[in-house]
Amino acid sequence: MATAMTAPAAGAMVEGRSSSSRDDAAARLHKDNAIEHWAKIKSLMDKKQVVLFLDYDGTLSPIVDQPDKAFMKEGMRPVLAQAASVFTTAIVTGRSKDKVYNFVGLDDVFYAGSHGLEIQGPLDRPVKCQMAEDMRPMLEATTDTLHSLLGHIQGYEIEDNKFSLSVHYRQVPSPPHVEELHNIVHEYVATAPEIVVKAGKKVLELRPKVDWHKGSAVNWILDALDLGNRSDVFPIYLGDDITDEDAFVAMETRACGGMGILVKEKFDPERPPETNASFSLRNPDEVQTFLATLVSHAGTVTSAKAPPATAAGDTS
Ligand SMILES: O=P(O)(O)OC[C@H]1O[C@H](O[C@H]2O[C@H](CO)[C@@H](O)[C@H](O)[C@H]2O)[C@H](O)[C@@H](O)[C@@H]1O
Repeated sequence: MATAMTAPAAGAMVEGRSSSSRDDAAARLHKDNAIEHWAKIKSLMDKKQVVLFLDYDGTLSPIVDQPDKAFMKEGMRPVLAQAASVFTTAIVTGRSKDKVYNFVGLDDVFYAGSHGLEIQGPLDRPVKCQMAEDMRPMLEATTDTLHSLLGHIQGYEIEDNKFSLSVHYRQVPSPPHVEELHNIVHEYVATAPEIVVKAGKKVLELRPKVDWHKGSAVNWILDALDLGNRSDVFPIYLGDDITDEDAFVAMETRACGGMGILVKEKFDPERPPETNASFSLRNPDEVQTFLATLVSHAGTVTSAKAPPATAAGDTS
């Protein structure tokens, strides 16, 4: 195995950035807080039909060391349930759709799992989208290979998200091992034309090389509901991670308006110092407050949920 760096490792990036470039990066990431600038947001969505898109980890649930313990805090689910009762709501996540359903536990929302590669509508809008069905054997083989390559690294974890894989290193205690993990995974992906890798929060996200991402999933859901080209529809996407940037772009490039909100607590040296979001929130607690505020103003926007979809968006 060659030892050349194929990707910046976490430790190297922290060390390589001076405090002033850190300040620059933080400044570039700065966006107005969505609670403090509520009046502005209210005017943007005035009389429009809000459609809510929510990332899960770091947005609805706090980031924790163990991925299978990433529960929402008490209080988030009832607010989310209220939001879903007045706004068409979708969870868009790197987790598998079934896993995130187990965390969220609501039946009247859309679930877009594996970075949007698998979408399932709620019971009254039973649309489905499956972008990577035949990729499962390839991902299983990739998991086996990566385990054999990474086995000596203490604390790594490969999470099976059905149509994507998450190689976690939050619990790898040694920075040289983190760097080695980055190198091994990037070198492997360089030999696997059917896979792409993206960095997340102490995780490398591997997914099939399909021209599809969270932004595509958001657009697919809007189109499946016949809401894609309507000027009276205002989608809002809340997310904290690099993979959410594709969805922020989808909001920004929408001719009829839309808004991305970046959830970020503090400067993260592993994150690119740019975002396509328009506003920010500090953490899931603020997300909960924002959702509650949105619900309490539901009367001032056209809050009626979209009518059940016909078979139009059903690709199953
Ligand atoms: O798209 P998301 O819903 O944000 O999912 C992205 C990944 O989130 C999870 O990993 C992150 O959260 C974990 C729990 O807090 C944390 O331990 C990890 O370090 C984070 O990267 C999830 O485990 C992954 O499968 C998702 O792809």
